[in-house]
Amino acid sequence: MAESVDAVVVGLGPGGEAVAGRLAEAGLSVVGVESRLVGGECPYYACIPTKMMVRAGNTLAEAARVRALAGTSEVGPDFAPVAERIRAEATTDWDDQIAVDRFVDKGGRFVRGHGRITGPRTVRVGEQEFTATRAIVLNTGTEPAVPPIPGLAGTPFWTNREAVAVRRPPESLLVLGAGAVGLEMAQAFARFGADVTVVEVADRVLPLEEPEASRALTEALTNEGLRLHTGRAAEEVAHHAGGFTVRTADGELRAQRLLIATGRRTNITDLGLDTLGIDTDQKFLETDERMRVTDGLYAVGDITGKGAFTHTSMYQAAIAARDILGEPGPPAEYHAMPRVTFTDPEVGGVGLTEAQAREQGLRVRTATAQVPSSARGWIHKAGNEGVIKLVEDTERGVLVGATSVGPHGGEVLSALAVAVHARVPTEQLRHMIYAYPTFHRAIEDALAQLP
Ligand SMILES: Cc1cc2nc3c(=O)[nH]c(=O)nc-3n(C[C@H](O)[C@H](O)[C@H](O)COP(=O)(O)OP(=O)(O)OC[C@H]3O[C@@H](n4cnc5c(N)ncnc54)[C@H](O)[C@@H]3O)c2cc1C
Ligand SMILES: NC(=O)c1ccc[n+]([C@@H]2O[C@H](COP(=O)([O-])OP(=O)(O)OC[C@H]3O[C@@H](n4cnc5c(N)ncnc54)[C@H](O)[C@@H]3O)[C@@H](O)[C@H]2O)c1
Repeated sequence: MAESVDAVVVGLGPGGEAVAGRLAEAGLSVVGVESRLVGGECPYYACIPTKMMVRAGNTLAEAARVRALAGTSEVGPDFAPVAERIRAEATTDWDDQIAVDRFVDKGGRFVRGHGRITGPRTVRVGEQEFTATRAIVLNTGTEPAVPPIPGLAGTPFWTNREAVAVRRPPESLLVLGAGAVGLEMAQAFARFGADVTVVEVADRVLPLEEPEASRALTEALTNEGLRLHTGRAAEEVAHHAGGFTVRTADGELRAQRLLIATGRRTNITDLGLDTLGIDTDQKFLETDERMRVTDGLYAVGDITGKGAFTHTSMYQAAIAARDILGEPGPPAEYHAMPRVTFTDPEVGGVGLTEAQAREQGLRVRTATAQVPSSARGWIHKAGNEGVIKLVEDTERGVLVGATSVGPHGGEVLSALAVAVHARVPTEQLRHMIYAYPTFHRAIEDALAQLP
């Protein structure tokens, strides 16, 4: 017989863990179900370990810039401290006991296993069945999407999950996919000495961001020695003693290791959603502005298709928890979704790109400012690549999107994110004071270009 509880949270990624913990702290009886590791992809395989790799690689690159600015430097890369940090500090050797205890200490009940919906308010995990009187919350996230390239299946390719666990960098690496996963890892491994080639099917790297961002990043990565093959599809993969061979229309590429970074597949097919009459062939679950899929069923995180980022998952978790607890608060809004690709230079974006704004039928004008020609960019010199781009809706006189590529581009983005989020009139932005000489002062340079 099913056991009655207030709420069941299936999948404890960043958002699921947050909702489950919040509901438990509020005194509800909450069952949190997780098949792998509490905390999800972000702390064990994604954001945190990759940013540790990026941080370490950036220190190497910065040390090498001493030569252009301050004398001589000799830097010997060693991946061992990174691998150790990922084990000891980020993932506790891929053990989630600390996270489980954190949830249980809040009053939650943890069940390890695969959760599956069996009816309007019931969830089964192995032999146990729970009736959720107030809410079922889904936060089941994604898996790496592996493309059906002939010869690939069954070879020892890496996805992000294997790549963050390596003890030493590969001698050479082929990366399929030049999105955030592919480029962050490509650059980090290259800085530790790997000979890196990236193959991207679209005609530019980071194809979802502004073309100006792709150009700046292409220049920076190419200058570092990465080979970027855009507009190329991998037609066949072969694995042999020396590594991998990938055939493209222009010839063969070889490397010791192959990283598949071609996007993600949402975990919604095996959740029993068909028992509720929900189509499980769709890629994402449709939610309302309170994160409800249907009465009593909520979804948060990557499965909602609103931006596959930890901050999206956490933002939605707070909204779902408020709704379940009957607390007031604003509905979900996505017009100012921020995102940062942690390459060097960092690529920050918020809201719409120019192309997206035009597709929506907005009357748009844009402006750009080059970071190297700003005062701070010029002073910074080595490693100063970057660009600011603004996308203005001319009818409303507000920014609907912006991009900030450059040193600390993700931090510079914050000013632009406030502008897009709060719909600050462009005229007001034009007349505020920008501290001299900061990187964010290039925003003022771009504003001056808006006719
Ligand atoms: C390499 C990489 C780097 C990234 N870097 C960043 C970054 O810097 N910043 C950023 O904001 N985002 C980053 N992301 C994205 C980020 O990891 C995700 O957006 C984030 O983890 C939020 O995902 P989620 O909440 O949907 O759930 P996930 O983190 O995907 O977790 C879902 C959990 O549900 C569990 N689960 C699935 N099905 C079931 C089931 N039926 N029963 C029980 N449990 C189940 C899974 O085991 C998993 O633990 C990165 C992603 C990758 C791959
Ligand atoms: N810093 C961050 O916030 C961060 C970092 C990593 C990942 N993420 C998120 O995780 C998600 C997954 O990232 P991702 O980079 O794997 O996915 P993505 O969808 O952003 O990029 C995948 C890239 O692979 C290309 N591609 C697809 N099939 C291909 C093929 N067969 N051959 C060559 N190229 C191919 C696509 O054109 C695309 O450019 C994204 O939504 C991203 O936002 C965020």
